[in-house]
Amino acid sequence: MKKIAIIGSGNIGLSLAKGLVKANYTTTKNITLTRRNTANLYKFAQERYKVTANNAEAAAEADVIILAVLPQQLNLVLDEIQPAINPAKHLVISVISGVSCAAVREKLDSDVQIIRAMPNTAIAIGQSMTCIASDNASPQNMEDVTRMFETVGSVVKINEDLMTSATALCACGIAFFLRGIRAASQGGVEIGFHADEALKMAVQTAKGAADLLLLHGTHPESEIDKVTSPKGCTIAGLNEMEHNGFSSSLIKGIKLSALKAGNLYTKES
Ligand SMILES: NC(=O)C1=CN([C@@H]2O[C@H](COP(=O)(O)OP(=O)(O)OC[C@H]3O[C@@H](n4cnc5c(N)ncnc54)[C@H](OP(=O)(O)O)[C@@H]3O)[C@@H](O)[C@H]2O)C=CC1
Ligand SMILES: O=C(O)[C@@H]1CCC=N1
Repeated sequence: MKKIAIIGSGNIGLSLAKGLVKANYTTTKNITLTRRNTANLYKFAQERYKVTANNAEAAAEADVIILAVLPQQLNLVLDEIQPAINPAKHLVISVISGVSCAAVREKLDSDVQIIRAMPNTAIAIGQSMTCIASDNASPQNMEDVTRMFETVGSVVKINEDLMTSATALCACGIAFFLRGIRAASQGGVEIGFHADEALKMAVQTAKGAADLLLLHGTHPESEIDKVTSPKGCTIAGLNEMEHNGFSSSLIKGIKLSALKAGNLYTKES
């Protein structure tokens, strides 16, 4: 089994680690988790993950190095691991938004193979939508990484220039849909349900909507047509939402997130 080092074990790094272990892709003993404040990884050390603040050592011992720090934390980390990088041994996977494969390679001063991956936090439960891209990885490494991420959700290979768009639609998208569910549950409370039951009802309804599309392979509007009875209450509610900018606000938010995702990193930071 390949040794994996997750450099920057925060929200997405830990979600990825948990997902891979839960899917039996690997075991905790094969994963090294790094962060500066390792006390926060105590629970993971107890589960026999390797835990360290030493990025260079973690990278040197790994076959696959997963970069999962914030864009503004990246340059420091690349400086630290640069001497340990061996292009013949290592594959680097970066989940960092807005940083190209070429920029990472330039900083590492190496022709190591780099694959960018954009998962979302549902990776912890095997339900991620992960987009992957590379400008220099071998077909074999692309296949291996596709297979790895397929154990924890769905994978789409895209061109690297669409990575920031994937960030907005899929990685940020989790938050957008969660906010939608929260709003629905708040509406449910206004019309008579207790908060806990309103939330449960909103969550299951959202899941049903997503599963209808996944299982039927249909367009949302064709499923909506089945709900909107003529002169009925659904079309009344739906049109009121549209008059208030429902679709428009989602589209505008996604566009702004994509723009921001492309501007998170500077070479000099
Ligand atoms: N959150 C998400 O849903 C997604 C995030 N991403 C991308 O993943 C990256 C991480 O995001 P997210 O997990 O949300 O951020 P977090 O802040 O939760 O995680 C970053 C982690 O990096 C650690 N870290 C910072 N500096 C260093 C260092 N020098 N060496 C080792 N570890 C370090 C931090 O811990 P400490 O301070 O203790 O060092 C922290 O745990 C970002 O680039 C983001 O764009 C991509 C897809 C989805
Ligand atoms: O908010 C962010 O910048 C990161 C990238 C995608 C999800 N979280």
